[in-house]
Amino acid sequence: MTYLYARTSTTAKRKALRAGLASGLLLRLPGAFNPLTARLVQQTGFEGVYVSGGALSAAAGLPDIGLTTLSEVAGWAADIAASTDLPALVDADTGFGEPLNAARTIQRLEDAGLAGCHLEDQVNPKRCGHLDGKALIAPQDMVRRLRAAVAARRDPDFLIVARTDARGVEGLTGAIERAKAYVDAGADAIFPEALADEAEFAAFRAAVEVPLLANMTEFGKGPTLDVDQLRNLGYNLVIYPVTTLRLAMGAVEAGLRRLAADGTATGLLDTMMTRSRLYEVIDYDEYSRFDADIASFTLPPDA
Ligand SMILES: C[C@](O)(C(=O)O)[C@H](CC(=O)O)C(=O)O
Ligand SMILES: [Mg+2]
Repeated sequence: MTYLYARTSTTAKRKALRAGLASGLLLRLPGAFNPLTARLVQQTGFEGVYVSGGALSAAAGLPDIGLTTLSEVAGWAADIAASTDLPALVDADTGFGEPLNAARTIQRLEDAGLAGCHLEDQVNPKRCGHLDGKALIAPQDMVRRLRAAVAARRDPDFLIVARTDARGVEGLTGAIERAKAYVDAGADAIFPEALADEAEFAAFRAAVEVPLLANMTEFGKGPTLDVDQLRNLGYNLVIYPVTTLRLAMGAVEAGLRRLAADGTATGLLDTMMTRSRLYEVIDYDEYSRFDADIASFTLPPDA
């Protein structure tokens, strides 16, 4: 039975993520900005789900400048993680404050059912890693942030990824130096943000022993590399953080314009997820099997 969302325990999801990293294969994590999208990520065959701070804040109608709180992010991420059997990795921004806040962030995200998170070395308020004008905390302060996070972790399988935004601020060498210090502080993996070209991806791989995460966000700085290129470069995780939100919102905007113009949604039907497909994605059938009295339905023709 698969009713009531997903049936894989958080422990098993974290172990799957760890095993995936140990396998040396590239794990692909598209962003899911809500639980329904996470279910689609699973059903289309990916290895994990990414919960993007940029996408969550945009979905809330906000810029990605640290306005969302730990409680909000943990709550949204918990719903997303619970809706899928895949491990979910969440964007924990700067850890929501001082090292003590980062420690509490880790425990909240563990309790929320996440498989891991990333913490970055920007100051508060942070900004999207692909914008100019970023400011960083000192390397030793990020080391304190990470040490506090690692010490607070209760499940050793919860993955703590250190992100460095240093490339655009201090250059490649500075970013690599920081990454090494973050590994020494206990980071399980490194997320080098906004590298300029493929050679820089390779330089990071050569310099750092732990798993590496590649961010293939659209309309950003740096190259778009496909999975074969990332595999050849030796990367372990790739995120497509805002892809599903951009796809959905592009379709929503176009559809709304057409609805406004036409006065009917009839011309839009072939661009929509049908009622029957939607019910399949949320596994409505399983709920009906569980209790036919409350959850049975007959679809209208052509639904
Ligand atoms: C990965 C990221 O931190 C996110 O919040 O998803 C963003 C993505 C984006 O804004 O395109 C980032 O800072 O790269
Ligand atoms: Mg982010």
